[in-house]
Amino acid sequence: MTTKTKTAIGADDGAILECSGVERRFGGIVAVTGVDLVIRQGEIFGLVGPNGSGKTTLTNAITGFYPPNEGKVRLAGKDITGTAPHKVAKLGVARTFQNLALFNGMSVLDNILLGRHIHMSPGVLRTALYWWAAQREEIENRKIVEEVIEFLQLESIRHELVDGLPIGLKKRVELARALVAEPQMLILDEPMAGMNQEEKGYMSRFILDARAERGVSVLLIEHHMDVITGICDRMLALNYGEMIASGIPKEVVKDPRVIEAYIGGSHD
Ligand SMILES: Nc1ncnc2c1ncn2[C@@H]1O[C@H](COP(=O)(O)OP(=O)(O)OP(=O)(O)O)[C@@H](O)[C@H]1O
Repeated sequence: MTTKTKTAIGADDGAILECSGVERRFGGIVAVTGVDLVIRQGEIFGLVGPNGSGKTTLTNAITGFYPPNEGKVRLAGKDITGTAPHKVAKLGVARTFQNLALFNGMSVLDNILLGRHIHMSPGVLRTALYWWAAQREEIENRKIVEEVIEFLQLESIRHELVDGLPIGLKKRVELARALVAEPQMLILDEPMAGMNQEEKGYMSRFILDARAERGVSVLLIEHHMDVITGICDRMLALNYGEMIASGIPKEVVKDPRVIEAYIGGSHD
């Protein structure tokens, strides 16, 4: 397991994710245009903007769900523009979704185990021919899952169905599922939506610890500005699909264009 400390603003620590001139259109709608961003190794990078400003579209362009119509996306220097989502996942990008994407009817443990699927070999043939290799792989998968369960303090609910869990715990299970993939880059789409102040505090701590103890870099979409200023190194604000401000959170949140965009509210 790697350990990283907080990356200083302006340090030339190497980019993990770079977007240049990214544009994505849906018919006549320009959902995102002209987005340039660099996320450095070990950074927690905030992405904000009112509803409909293009935040999810940008993450979908990065992860290949909706490839960009223009521009480039690079992961650790490698051009991944238009790469299929499962390949982007294999290259080390994991994400959680704005609307929870857990499987009801399954336990916490099984939902988390699913996050390992990108590291699993096609099973049956391998099991038949190389049972020892399959067994070793299974032990390794379990070990990583157990580590993450302990890290996110999910031990006491591991066998519960996810269906009845409160939102705060569901979001934590989703984070666990993303972390067991052992990503380099973690994209979190509103991980604190619907949480109270205490739950937000816990989730913020887990994100900081994931960076410190598991070495991930984070792109964090969040509406709670106290969270953005509290844990992000740098941030970007979008409005109507365009960049309106970027830089150090305490400064960006005071930018009149950002305040105006939020007062202007939803564009849906
Ligand atoms: N699949 C799609 N088809 C058509 N239009 C889309 C699609 N996805 C997004 N859009 C449009 O693109 C624009 C940006 O939407 P997007 O969901 O990226 O914004 P957002 O900032 O993530 O909003 P929210 O905070 O509500 O999640 C909106 O006008 C939206 O209606």
